[in-house]
Amino acid sequence: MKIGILTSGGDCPGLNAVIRAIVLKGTSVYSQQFVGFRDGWRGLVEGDVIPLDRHRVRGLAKQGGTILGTSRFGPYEGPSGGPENIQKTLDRLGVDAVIAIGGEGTQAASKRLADAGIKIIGVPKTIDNDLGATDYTFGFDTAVEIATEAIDRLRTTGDSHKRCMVLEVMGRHVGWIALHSGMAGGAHAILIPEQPVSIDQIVTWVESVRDRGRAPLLVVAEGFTLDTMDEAYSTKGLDGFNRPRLGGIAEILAPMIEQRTGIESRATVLGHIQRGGVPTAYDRVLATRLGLAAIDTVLAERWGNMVALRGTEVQVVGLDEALGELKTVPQHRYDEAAILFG
Ligand SMILES: Nc1ncnc2c1ncn2[C@@H]1O[C@H](COP(=O)(O)OP(=O)(O)OP(=O)(O)O)[C@@H](O)[C@H]1O
Ligand SMILES: O=P(O)(O)OC[C@H]1O[C@](O)(CO)[C@@H](O)[C@@H]1O
Ligand SMILES: [Mg+2]
Repeated sequence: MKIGILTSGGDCPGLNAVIRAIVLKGTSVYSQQFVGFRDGWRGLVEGDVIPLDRHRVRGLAKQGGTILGTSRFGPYEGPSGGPENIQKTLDRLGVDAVIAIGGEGTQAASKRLADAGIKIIGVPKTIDNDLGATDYTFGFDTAVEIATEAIDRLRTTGDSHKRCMVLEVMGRHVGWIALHSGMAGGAHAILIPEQPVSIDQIVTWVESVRDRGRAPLLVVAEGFTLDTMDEAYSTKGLDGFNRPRLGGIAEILAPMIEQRTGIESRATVLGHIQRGGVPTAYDRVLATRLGLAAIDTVLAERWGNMVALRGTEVQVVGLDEALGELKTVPQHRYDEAAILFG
């Protein structure tokens, strides 16, 4: 068999470790051939491939980003898009099956293609950790480590100046990165998309911290909304899939806090630093295990499925199960963290 691999959606640390594991096991155990599609679905639609062999994936477990490139191009886009054209392209390239590594958007596309007869299986990834049917996605642990280090650093400068520091982390629809980094770094409030709160509540938390002589430190996910806002803050246009580019809510909150409390307040937007660089050991291991399971799943011809982490085991789940609903922060996890706010 010749198997094509693609990475789609936002990049995340661990993508290369998946590619390496697929190719190493696929060549040494199963004697299969591999190509990589460049830039996500675009490479599949346009038949833009690079050869992948054992030599090409050497040393990749620790390398951030994706050697294949990624994009938010869709498989139904352009004159060569759609399952019929894609099947023709696969036939022309002699590619028998596709492994799509991506988040919920990528897997939604995989499901549509699988339902239309394309031989495809999914590998979940996203720093947001918002994909259902898998307990964790690789990239998340790395993002949390980076955000936690940022909190630790903001805390010493904030304490020195007695300022209120507001750190913005990623998280379009869910607040997992904010919740975990905020808990790890001892933030005085964690603001997430699942839990809109009022500016009065934020001010109460900030003042209570100040009143006991501490410098307040808040973590906010980019998708957080105040209870007065209808949608997440966005002033930076649209992404490649026509969704608003988020980012900047911390820069709205900091002056509001300063104006209401009189405490000098500063915003830091962490941005893509959370997605760059080497994956943590946890993410390298998870990504490698998912890659190993992905090639087994291809050889078993279990099309339309996704490999997933359940507890400590890697299992195979239906893409429909994975796409049922976004994995949001449950109420009890927020309540548990909120006991320590203020
Ligand atoms: N329902 C769908 N049908 C067809 N194509 C889709 C669908 N949903 C998403 N896509 C395509 O797949 C691409 C990748 O999806 P998306 O941008 O949501 O990223 P993702 O895979 O969820 O990763 P991440 O959230 O980590 O960035 C989209 O940009 C879009 O082109
Ligand atoms: O890098 P881009 O394409 O602007 O995407 C940013 C988005 O990607 C993610 O990192 C993952 O979906 C989100 O948290 C964020 O909103
Ligand atoms: Mg997504």
